[in-house]
Amino acid sequence: MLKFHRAVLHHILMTLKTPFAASSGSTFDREFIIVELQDKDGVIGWGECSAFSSPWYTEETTKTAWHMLEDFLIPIVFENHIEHPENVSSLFRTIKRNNMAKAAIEEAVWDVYAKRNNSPLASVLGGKKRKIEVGAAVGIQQSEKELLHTVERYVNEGYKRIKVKISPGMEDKILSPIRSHFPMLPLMADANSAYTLEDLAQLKKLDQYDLLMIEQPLAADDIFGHAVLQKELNTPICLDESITSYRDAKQAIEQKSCQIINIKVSRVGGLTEAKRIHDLCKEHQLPVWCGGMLDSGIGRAHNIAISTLDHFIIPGDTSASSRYWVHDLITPEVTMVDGCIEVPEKPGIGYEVNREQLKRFTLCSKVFKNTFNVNY
Ligand SMILES: O=C(O)CCC(=O)C1=CC=C[C@@H](O)[C@@H]1C(=O)O
Ligand SMILES: [Mg+2]
Repeated sequence: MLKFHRAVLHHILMTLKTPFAASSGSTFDREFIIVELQDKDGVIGWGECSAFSSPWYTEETTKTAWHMLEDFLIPIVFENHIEHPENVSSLFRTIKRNNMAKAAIEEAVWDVYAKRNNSPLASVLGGKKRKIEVGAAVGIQQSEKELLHTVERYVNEGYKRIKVKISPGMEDKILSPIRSHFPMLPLMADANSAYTLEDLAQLKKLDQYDLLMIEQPLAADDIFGHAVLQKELNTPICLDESITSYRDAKQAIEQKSCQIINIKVSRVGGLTEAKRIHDLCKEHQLPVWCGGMLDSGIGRAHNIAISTLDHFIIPGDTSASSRYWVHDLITPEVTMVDGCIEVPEKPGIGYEVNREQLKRFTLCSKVFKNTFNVNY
């Protein structure tokens, strides 16, 4: 039985090495909420809230997530005796959506649980892989030269596949030079919902680039539109923003809206739901991979753990810490060799949180003590 005694929310700000540009805007500085959760015996677990500063990717923001955590989610976790981390999401069922806030605290519960069992998080989730294959995501670049240079750098570093951001009207400018310079490169494009079915002719032209997939071409709530589009394209559609739950994944599979799903722990509300979606996709032989959220080391550690499940068969976006950060929050930092990240063997997330770095990045933090009838 898990009983939590104390929680700390850390509002942190980290500056990306280089800005990351997508069809809907650029990220320079990355705000996070880090959740630190302590049980009655002093075991500490960590989770990361991936919501951005503004609601461009999902409706959540750092501020809304803080409100959810402080006023609803922490009290629920304090109030209840939790038998297993798999039960946390059902405790949250009276709170609509707000998946990134939910995921942050659910991750911390999983970390405590794994540490109490003296096991790596990957193992308690059922993962068997000792290392995971990874790719790199490349934002929209200023020039063709910069684009090719960036792609070449990540290819040379060993990343197993490259994902590029595209936006309407820019497809050929971005994809054509990459294809001519790297004809065999496993390449995919992410549109972050920038297209509509009116752009069908433009989207059909993507087939010439032999992409592994086109990620989230249409609106997040358009599962039906993606089914219409998939019938017209040879390129497999991968859904990202559209999949916020097991039910969304089931619908997308039934409607044939996609051939691949990008599972992001934060977007689906936590590790338990991520695992359920993984299992469903495995049952339907629909490949999955683990997406990234420009994560700090804590989010990265959770992504590594979930990626050890056997049906994560496409290299994910979980790159090395140094891809985005001069200094990460964790020790050791995440490193990549020959396109692979070794899964840590220590209990829980398997990395130590570097308190000094955490303090350096902290804008403010708030401590919550459990005052709900605690008899221990
Ligand atoms: O963390 C990474 O390396 C992946 C970055 C990435 O592609 C994304 C992060 C966050 C929002 C989007 O821009 C995007 C995505 O849609 O997958
Ligand atoms: Mg995406």
